[in-house]
Amino acid sequence: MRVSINKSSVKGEVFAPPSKSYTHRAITLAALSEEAVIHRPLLSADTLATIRASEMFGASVKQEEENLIIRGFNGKPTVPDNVIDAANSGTTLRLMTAIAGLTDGITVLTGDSSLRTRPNGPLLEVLNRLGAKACSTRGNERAPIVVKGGLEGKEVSIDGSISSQFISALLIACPLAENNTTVSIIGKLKSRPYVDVTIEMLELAGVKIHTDENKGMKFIIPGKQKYNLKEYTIPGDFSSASYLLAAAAMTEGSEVTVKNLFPSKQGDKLIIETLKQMGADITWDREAGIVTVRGGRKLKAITFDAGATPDLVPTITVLAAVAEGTSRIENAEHVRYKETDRLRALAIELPKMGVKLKEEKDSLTITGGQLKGAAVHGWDDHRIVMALSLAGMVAGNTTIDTTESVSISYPDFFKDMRNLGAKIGEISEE
Ligand SMILES: O=C(O)C1=C[C@@H](OP(=O)(O)O)[C@@H](O)[C@H](O)C1
Ligand SMILES: C=C(OP(=O)(O)O)C(=O)O
Repeated sequence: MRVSINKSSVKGEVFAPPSKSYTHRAITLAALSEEAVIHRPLLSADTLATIRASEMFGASVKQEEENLIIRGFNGKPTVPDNVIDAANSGTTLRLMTAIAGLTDGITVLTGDSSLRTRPNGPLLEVLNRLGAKACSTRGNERAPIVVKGGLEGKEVSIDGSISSQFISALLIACPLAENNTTVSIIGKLKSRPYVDVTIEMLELAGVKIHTDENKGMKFIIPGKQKYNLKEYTIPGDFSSASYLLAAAAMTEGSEVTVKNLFPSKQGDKLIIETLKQMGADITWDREAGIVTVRGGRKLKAITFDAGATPDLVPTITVLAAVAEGTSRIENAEHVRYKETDRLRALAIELPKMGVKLKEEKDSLTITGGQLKGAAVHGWDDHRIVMALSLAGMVAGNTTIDTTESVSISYPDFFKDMRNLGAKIGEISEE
C-alpha cells in the first residue's frame, strides 16, 4: 500500500499502543505456565506469530474482548506438527528457537524473506553447547533453523553485540533445564533494557535469575524451575509512542497528549529525555502516565548513543533531519540487523527529501535543514515507514510505499495519525 502525506500538524489525545516486547514475553511465559490471562495485549503481526508458535508447542490461546486467555504447556513443549513460521518477527524466532531446545524431538523454524537474512549464530552455538542440537539449514546462521531438543544446564558465554534477544531466549528456556546454567556476556551487551524487561517478566512468573553484581554481565539461572504466570496487563509502548511524540515536536501548531505511558523498564522511554534535550516542549506526568508535546520550537542537534535503544534510531534520525545543526547517532551497528539494514535504509531515503546524511559502519551524521517532498521507499519495514511518515508531515507532497508493514508493531498507526489531523491519504495501486 502507498500513502500520500501532506504538510500536517497534529492535535489531540491518543493512547499509546500496548508494548510489543512485553506482549511477546507475556504470551511466551503464559505458554510455559499452566494458565494465565493477559490484559490489553498488542495484537499485531509480530505478536500473532508468537501466539501461533506457542500454540504449536501445545498452548491454547483464546481471545476474549481485550484479553488473551492462555492455557499453557506447563514447562514441557510438545514437538510441533509443522514448521514454525515466525513471519517477520526476530523476537519470535529467537525466543522459540530456545524453547525448541526443551522438546523431545525436532523443530523447524523459519520466517519471511527479511527474517531469513537476520543472524542467529551466537544463539545456535550456545544451544549446541547446552546439549541441544541447533543449526541453520543453509549453514549461514540464518533461518530456516532446525533444533533437536536436549537442553541441559552448563556454563556458557555468548556474544552480546548482535542481539539481546539471544540472551532473553536463554533466560527464558534455561530455567527449565535439568541443571543450572551460567550465561556470561562477552563484549558489549547491546539493547540491554530488553534483557531487563525479560528478567522483570520472569520474576512475575516466579522464575529466579541471579545477575552478578559486576556490571550485570553474568546470569546464573537455576535449573528445574516452574513457570507460574497468572495475570498481566501490558503497558504502553514507548517505541510506538516515539512517532506520536516526535510528530508533535516537529510540526508547528501541534499539541499531542499520549496516555498509557507509565515509568517502565523499556529503554525507549529515552525518547522523552531526548526530545527535551533537543529543545522540544514536552512534559511527562509519570503518575498519570501522560506525556504532552507542543510543537513549534526549533529543535537542536544532538549526539545520540543508540546502544541500548536501537528501535529509536529511525525516529531520532528524522528529528535530527529538521533540527538546527549536525547530529550524530553513534554505537548503532546493531541497527543494521533488523527487519532491514536501517542505517542503510535511512541513508538512502532521507537524502531523497533533501537531507544531508553520512552513513558509517556504526553511525549516522545528519545535518538538519529544510525537507522537500519526495516519493520514498518504506523498505517493507514498519519503523522506516513510520519515521518517513513524520518527515512527510513536515515536507508535504510525499508518498511512501510498503506502508502495510506498520501492522508489525503499530497496526493503527495511520488511523491514529489521521485522528490527530495528519493529512495522510491512500493511493490505490494498479
Ligand atoms: O527483545 C525484544 O523485545 C527486542 C529487542 C531489540 O532487538 P535486539 O536485541 O536484537 O537489538 C529490539 O530492537 C526489538 O525490536 C525488540
Ligand atoms: C527489530 C524489531 O523487532 P524484531 O527484532 O522482533 O523483529 C523491531 O520491532 O523494530
